Amino acid sequence: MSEPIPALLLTFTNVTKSYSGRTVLNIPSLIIQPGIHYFQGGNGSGKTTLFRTCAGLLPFAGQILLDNQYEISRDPVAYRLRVNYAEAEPLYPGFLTPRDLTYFVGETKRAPDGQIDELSEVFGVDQFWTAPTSTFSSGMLKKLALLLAFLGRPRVILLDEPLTTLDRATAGRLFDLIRRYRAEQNVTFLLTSHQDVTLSGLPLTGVWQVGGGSISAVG
Ligand SMILES: Nc1ncnc2c1ncn2[C@@H]1O[C@H](COP(=O)(O)OP(=O)(O)OP(=O)(O)O)[C@@H](O)[C@H]1O
Repeated sequence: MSEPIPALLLTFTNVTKSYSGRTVLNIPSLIIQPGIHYFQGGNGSGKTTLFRTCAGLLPFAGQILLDNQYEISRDPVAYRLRVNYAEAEPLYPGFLTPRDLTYFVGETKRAPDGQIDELSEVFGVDQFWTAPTSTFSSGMLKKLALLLAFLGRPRVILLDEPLTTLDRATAGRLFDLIRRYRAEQNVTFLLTSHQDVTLSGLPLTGVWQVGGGSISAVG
């Protein structure tokens, strides 16, 4: 009996992204299947640009389609409800607290009952729940950004440098959570890291090299 063909998840067609006329990404065709994908590349190779484009935060040319159905510019709300993103270097208005941000994002992402309490404990954000983010260390900001990226019922979570500044215990809990959301909720993860994620024990579906504007499969 032949193997079932996995569902298409994200399809990029003729995607180009330029800053002031300088092309940083040029992706004629790329298909990301469900799973956990690791994007490698040197400084300035285009990983953050790829993730921000995929998250719908940057204008670009071409088409990115989710589940053969949702296109960023045609279905902005439906697409953004399903694609979550944690910035490499998160910054928030300094007067806001994790409680403010989490309830706001949780409402827009339609977080199920109990999810906010659970995630705030997993990431230890409950320990500085009502403190203004202006007082946070970079690791505390990172924990908050990761919490926000798991809210709702996403199909895809993009994590840009999730390990930077994260303490070792929280990194372990993050990997456990990734495994659980993958297994129980069929969430697909796209990760970047300058640390070697292949050593994390995560079951990687794909490893990709970003460089020279293009993206190629490794191995
Ligand atoms: N807002 C911007 N305006 C102009 N150029 C930009 C902008 N953001 C990024 N770039 C350029 O785009 C290229 C890719 O940057 P990007 O941040 O995507 O790389 P990266 O792979 O995430 O790098 P790093 O590993 O250092 O975080 C770089 O040459 C950078 O200078």
